[in-house]
Amino acid sequence: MSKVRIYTLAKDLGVENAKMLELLDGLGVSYKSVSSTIEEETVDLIKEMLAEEAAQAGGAPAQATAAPESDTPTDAGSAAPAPQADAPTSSEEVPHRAPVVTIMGHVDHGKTSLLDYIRKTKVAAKEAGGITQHVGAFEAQTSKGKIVFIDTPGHEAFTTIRARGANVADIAIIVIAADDSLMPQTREAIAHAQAAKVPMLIAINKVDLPQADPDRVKTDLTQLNLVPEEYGGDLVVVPVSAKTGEGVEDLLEYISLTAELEDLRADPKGTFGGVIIEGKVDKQAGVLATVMVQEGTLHVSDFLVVGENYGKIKAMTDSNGARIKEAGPSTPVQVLGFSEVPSSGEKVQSAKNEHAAREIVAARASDRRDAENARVQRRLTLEEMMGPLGSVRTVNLILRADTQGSVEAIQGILARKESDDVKINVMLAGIGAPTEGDVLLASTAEATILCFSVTASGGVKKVADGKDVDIKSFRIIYELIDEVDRLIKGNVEPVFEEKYLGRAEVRMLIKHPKSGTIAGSYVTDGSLKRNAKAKVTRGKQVVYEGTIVGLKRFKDDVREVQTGYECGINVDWNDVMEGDIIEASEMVEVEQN
Ligand SMILES: Nc1nc2c(ncn2[C@@H]2O[C@H](COP(=O)(O)OP(=O)(O)OP(=O)(O)O)[C@@H](O)[C@H]2O)c(=O)[nH]1
Repeated sequence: MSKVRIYTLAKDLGVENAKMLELLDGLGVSYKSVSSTIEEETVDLIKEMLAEEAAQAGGAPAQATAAPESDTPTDAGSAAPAPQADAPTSSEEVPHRAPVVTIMGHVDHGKTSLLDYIRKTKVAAKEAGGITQHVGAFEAQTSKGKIVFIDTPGHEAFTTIRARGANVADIAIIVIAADDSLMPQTREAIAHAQAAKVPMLIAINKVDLPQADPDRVKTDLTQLNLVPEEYGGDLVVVPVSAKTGEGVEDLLEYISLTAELEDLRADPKGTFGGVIIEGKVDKQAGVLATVMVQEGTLHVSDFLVVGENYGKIKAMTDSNGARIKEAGPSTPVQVLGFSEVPSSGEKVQSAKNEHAAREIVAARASDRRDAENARVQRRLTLEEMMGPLGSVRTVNLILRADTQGSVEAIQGILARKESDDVKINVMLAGIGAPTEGDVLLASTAEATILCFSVTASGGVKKVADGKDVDIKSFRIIYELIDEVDRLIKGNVEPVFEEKYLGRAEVRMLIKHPKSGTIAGSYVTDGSLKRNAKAKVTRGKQVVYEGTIVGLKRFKDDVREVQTGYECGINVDWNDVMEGDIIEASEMVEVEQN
């Protein structure tokens, strides 16, 4: 019996992949991803279900109700969504947008070549006379619609953007050369994509080379707990050659499939929001900034605010260099009009007019000053330091060591330190000194960088200081592990236990005009302390629970009174009676292993 891939079937039947997965879920069929295969029997069942659904919806066959395949996802807005059996929710009415993809990987594995190949084959030729400029992103047209590529390859760009709190990429392509397999920067790139929770596709590049060994790459990936689909996992791995173009079409297809599953949507009619991809000064034109439109639509003459600067768009070009008047979601545009060069990753918003733009800038400047003052004065709360109470906490670490052996040894020990309350997340384990990229990753993920037998350069330390990131270096593994213990301890919710202190018998009552009733007592056991918890019992019954707010020996305030002494106790309760027993206790933190 022949098997069919889920996405092929979805395509043939003219339904969305997400819908197909929903149907499979309904049937209880297990799959890893849309590229998993299903049995012919299941295919028949799916067809029946779709036919039934279509009949209920008004008699039209399934194919007829689905959106035509040639519809580009970004065309949305021009046509009403295809009629479906179930009523569309408001989120379904927000149109789809094109995915924004970033390409990362080790040096020389072919990131630039792959981008160049895609640009050459998928970007419409420039109008004569124009010079294609580097703007940091470009749009590729594929049979499945538009895909936007960030064309500054490498995780530095990716993390710089993330470090400013923006997330511009929807999908990360990790390029791995088939003749070189996993290298330190490949691991870093994977860690960055994972930290950003961005879906990841693997492109095994240079498969045209005679020494290419894609199987080795796949096996090596499994050691990072990334299991390719053909090994039963859910990692999409596509063999490609940036030189011959082999597999590039498949890669684009997988990008579209992933985007479809991510259900990326943005409202072109909504409030504008975007992110700076890059900014530069052009000798002739002035300040140029590439803005990725994420929400809403940008128009020439709009006022934009970035950080504490604003500008009016004088001119706008698309990534192909053509002048445009407006740009919707997932469109990278080069904007002329800022007076200062914005930095990549900065968020952009629009303002109604110049006055409104100035007001936003003024409010931001004042917020920043307040925050700066507050930082000096304010102490962090327990919750701010340790995260919300009552949940499993994660200690994020970036590990740097001199050899692979040390990295593995340390990871082995750390794995045994995890408990039900604390998870240790080694975001990145690499050989060699920590890099600026590590610091950016640590700052966004609130991780500590631990180094074994390597130290950070002065430059990296400076960046770390500026971002409040701790880099700690050790020469002895167990000192590093002790540090991890300290981090874990700092992360464990403290457990308090009530500790009995002592008791006293109330022998006479003194009415004090200001303090109320004072219990003249005799300490019969242990000791009583000011501010301790107090429990008053009468016979066998507890009649009051509170705090010892005052403790006196004759006329003097004291902190503590021992067994065999008389004292005046104020429990801030006027109904205490002769013969009552006041028991004192305090809460102490219990040491945890
Ligand atoms: N045979 C073959 N060579 C390739 C392929 N892709 C890239 N190369 C070559 O590999 C080398 C590195 O490619 P780049 O595209 O510069 O690699 P990169 O990852 O962008 O490198 P950096 O920008 O330095 O990080 C170049 O000499 C390319 O010609 C491929 O698919 N096949």
